[in-house]
Amino acid sequence: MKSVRVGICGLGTVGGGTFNVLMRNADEIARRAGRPIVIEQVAMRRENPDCDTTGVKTTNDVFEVAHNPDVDVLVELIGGYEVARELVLTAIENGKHVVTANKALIAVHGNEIFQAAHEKGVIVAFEAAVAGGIPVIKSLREGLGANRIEWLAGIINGTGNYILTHMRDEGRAFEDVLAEAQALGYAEADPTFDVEGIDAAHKLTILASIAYGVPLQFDKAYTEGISRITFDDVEQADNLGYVIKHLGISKRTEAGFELRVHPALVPKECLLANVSGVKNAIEVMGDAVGPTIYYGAGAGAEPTASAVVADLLDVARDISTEHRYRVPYLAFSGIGESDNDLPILPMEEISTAYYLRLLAVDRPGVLARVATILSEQGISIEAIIQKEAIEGELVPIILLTHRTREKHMNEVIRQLESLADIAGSVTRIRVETLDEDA
Ligand SMILES: NC(=O)C1=CN([C@@H]2O[C@H](COP(=O)(O)OP(=O)(O)OC[C@H]3O[C@@H](n4cnc5c(N)ncnc54)[C@H](O)[C@@H]3O)[C@@H](O)[C@H]2O)C=CC1
Ligand SMILES: N[C@@H](CC=O)C(=O)O
Ligand code: NA
Repeated sequence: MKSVRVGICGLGTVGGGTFNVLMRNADEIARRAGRPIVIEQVAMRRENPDCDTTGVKTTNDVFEVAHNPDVDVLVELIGGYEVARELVLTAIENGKHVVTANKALIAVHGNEIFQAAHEKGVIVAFEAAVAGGIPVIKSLREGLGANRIEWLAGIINGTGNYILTHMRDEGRAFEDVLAEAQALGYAEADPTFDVEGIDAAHKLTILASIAYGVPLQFDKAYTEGISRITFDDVEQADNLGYVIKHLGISKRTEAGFELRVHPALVPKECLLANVSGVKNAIEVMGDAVGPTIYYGAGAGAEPTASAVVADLLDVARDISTEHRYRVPYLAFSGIGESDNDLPILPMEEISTAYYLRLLAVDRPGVLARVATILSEQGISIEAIIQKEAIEGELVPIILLTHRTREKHMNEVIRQLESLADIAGSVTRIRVETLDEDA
């Protein structure tokens, strides 16, 4: 049986992991694929000390791989938007299949890439792009194919979860834990993508398209990171019975789809509250199957390589299947079309409960004024904690509200921040009781 010849572009964390897994498990992989999967060429800027490339054809020009007639599948692991886009489109133009771990590329340029691949009849596989080694794309696209997906929610950035876990468990500083996640190879080249929620929004965009059969719409995702979470918020959440997690949430409603990434208070007994460190987990609600959950390593060299190589196995098996009989790139057939033309909802229209932390001047009547502002917007309070005042200092007030529309909460915060009794800005963290919503 003819081998499948692979060209790896980028020999960093994921490229190095992919190289090593393909080499180490070559026999096992060949038996599973029904044919050998061999590394034909590697494009890299520098050697990876974890990889022995002796005897492998190398180049420092990734486009050489895209033009190499002996390469059947180009594996894009350089990251970033523009060069990766050009590289992938060149490979497709040359009739090569593509495997990528690049969620930024798929979320932003995916519609164009899938259209080009469709015209050429080639495969573009991207399991590693969402939640690293967890086979969530395959599960959602194929395993849950019978279902109308109602919602999905998850921890889909390993670096962010690693930071929140170590801040909470060890009281360590944000910057210190971030540096550790970078050293472990978890973070993006620009770690603001991790801590400001951009990476999670890329992944959520991809998941939502596969779940609902809508085009990729990264520009409509609401994105908020974890960089403003303080240790005090972590402690207060704990006192109230919650854990702060950075979530990606997408729900189907009658008016449209929610697509939002932000920190959230999650009840301690929820499965997602117990996902620690670099682990990711995604909960998916299907109308037939009910809730399902997918859990595992969301980042790191070999966990991510596991997904890249699984995609290569699919390519090896599907290469001889006629294009129209393959599983569609985003699960639904009809590239760039959707029979579900509901919009992505603006954030003002979403509905959830809230945690608020305000710093108040210790004066009589402050709490009453705060409560009036909330009640005027039709928002009821579930819990209130006022810490003891220390003479001359501001008093932190913590509030948990019942569910309301984001636009009403925006108005509350605007009014609270304009009160003379309230200092600085109000901290708002959304509260998500996912299992209850099910
Ligand atoms: N690190 C992780 O745990 C995960 C990363 N990813 C994605 O995988 C991709 C790669 O990420 P990492 O391996 O972490 O990054 P990395 O920075 O460790 O590796 C990228 C490698 O590509 C090389 N490179 C970049 N441009 C190049 C060019 N024009 N020519 C030749 N080599 C070039 C760099 O020198 C570097 O060695 C990204 O899209 C990332 O978002 C996805 C899942 C997990
Ligand atoms: N930087 C990402 C890598 C995997 O996608 C993360 O931390 O999750
Ligand atoms: Na995955």
